[in-house]
Order: sequence, then C-alpha cells, then structure tokens
Amino acid sequence: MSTSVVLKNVTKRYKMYKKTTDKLLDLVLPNGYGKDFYALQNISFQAEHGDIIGIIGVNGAGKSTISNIISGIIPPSSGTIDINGDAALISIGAGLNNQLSGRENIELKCLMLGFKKQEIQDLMPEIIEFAEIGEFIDQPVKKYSSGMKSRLGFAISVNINPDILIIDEALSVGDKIFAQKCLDKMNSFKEKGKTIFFISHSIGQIKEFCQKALWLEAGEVRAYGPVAEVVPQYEQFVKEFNKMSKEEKKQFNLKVMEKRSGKLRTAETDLAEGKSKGKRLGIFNR
Ligand SMILES: Nc1ncnc2c1ncn2[C@@H]1O[C@H](COP(=O)(O)OP(=O)(O)OP(=O)(O)O)[C@@H](O)[C@H]1O
Repeated sequence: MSTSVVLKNVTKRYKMYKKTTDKLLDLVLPNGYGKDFYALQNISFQAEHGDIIGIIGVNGAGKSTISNIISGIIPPSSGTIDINGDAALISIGAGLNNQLSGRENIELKCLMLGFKKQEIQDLMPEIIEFAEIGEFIDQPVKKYSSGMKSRLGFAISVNINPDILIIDEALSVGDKIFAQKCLDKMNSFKEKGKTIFFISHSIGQIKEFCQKALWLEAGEVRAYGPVAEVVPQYEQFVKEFNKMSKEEKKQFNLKVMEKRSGKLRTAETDLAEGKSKGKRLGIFNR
C-alpha cells in the first residue's frame, strides 16, 4: 500500500476578536492583536491508499477543521499536507449553490472540476439516479431538506470518482436506506484503493466501516490506529468525562481552553510554528 495523505505538524490558529477594530489592530500591529485559539495543534499522521479512517472526538475537537484542511477548503496556519490524488469533501452544507437547481449544481461542480460538457452529460444520469430526489432535481436547492442536500452532495462526489473522499457528517441526516447505499459505495471505493475519511458521531457506523480511527481531543491527536484499539479508549474517555462532577468538568474545560489559547504550549509546538525565532510564518499564520 502506498501513502495517500500525509499531515506534518498541522496547526490551525484562529484569532478571537471582540470587536471589528480588533481585526484591524491585528493587521497593523507588528506582534498582532487579539487572543489566539488553536482549533488544531500539531496534527501529524499518514493515511495509505485503501484506508477508511474514522475521525472521532467530542464537539469542538477539530474534526470539521481537519476535514476542511484535507479537502483544501481552508489552509493550515502552519505545517504541511501532502495529498496524492484528487480530494472531494461531502458535508451537509458544503459546496451547493442554494439559488441553482440540483441539475445546475451538478453542472457547476463538474465544470469547476474541469469536466468537459460531454463528460458532464454522460455523468448526469448516474448522479441523478444515485441522488434519488425525483423531480426536485429541477428545483432550487433552497427548497431541499437537509437529507436531500446531503443526497445530492453525496451523489455528485462519489460519481466524479475522487481518489480521496472526505465525508463529514453527511450520513447523519440521510435515512437508513440511503446511508446503506452510501456505505456500499464507500466499500467499493475501498476495493479500488481509494482513501476515505469518515467523520461521524455514530460510533456504530465507525466500527462497522472503518479499519482505522483518528481520535481528536481539544485540537490534538489523542490516538491513531486500528479501530479496535482506538474506539474503546475514546468510549472510556467519554464514560469518565460523563462521570465527572460539575466542578471537575469545569476545571477540565478550563484547562482545555488554556491549552487551546496557547498558554500551555511546549517548546516543540513553538518550534514547529517558528515562534521560537520570534516571528510568524507568513500570511497563513493570521
Ligand atoms: N472560523 C473560526 N473561528 C474561530 N474558531 C473556530 C472557527 N472555526 C472553528 N472554530 C473552533 O475550532 C474548534 C474546532 O471546531 P470543529 O468544527 O473543527 O470541531 P468538530 O470536532 O467538528 O465539532 P462538532 O462535533 O461540534 O461538529 C471549535 O472550538 C470551534 O469553535
């Protein structure tokens, strides 16, 4: 098996501005302005072709941020991402134009991906058939339910045949029959040696369809490895967290916030971001 995706020390930092003027100050002051918030800190892992990787973690752990970074929708603040192939993201709201019809959205997305008119015409029936949204295909997407949007997004993304598929919660809004159809398609992708990242709050789905799991906790990798090893550790963590008293949970969350604001940063994290030299690493660091 060859390597498909490699992330090295990927960090995503946001600024927490209180007022719009704070943003201006951040741009003009030599050392910036505003509190830092680390959505991701030093994420390193690699995926092989044919891997189906479940990304798990509690709310706010960084799952969507990492899926947006792998799919190229947002840049990291620092660190590197090597992607061997075309990546397509499917998420509940991603990439559909609400004013256009389903059919027009298919055309637009395919054109943006460099498909020719004839290729789009050839693909169109397959995509429409997979989406199973009937006459709504000619209605504007703003009239779709969230399940219908997810069906259309899924149908487009799987039929354009990407090398790397990132599915962010898109199955959570579909019904069981459609979810099964998507999971079957994911299995056929796996057989073709494609890589799939699967983000879901359903541990059942993760156990059923993924061989590996990436557990994110407070923007960091807590564990990465076989599902059979990582998922029980995560479940234990959730169980222990739920057993904590109100005060213990408060202290835990305070510590997390402190860490994510960069106050508990180590020399290694600073070094990876170039901070030890007292300078930022260019525009992506904003
Ligand atoms: N544009 C932004 N500006 C500031 N903070 C952000 C921004 N986008 C995300 N965050 C923060 O980064 C953290 C990670 O968010 P992310 O959406 O990746 O989490 P998640 O694991 O997908 O959560 P959930 O399970 O709730 O969907 C959160 O604390 C979120 O508030």
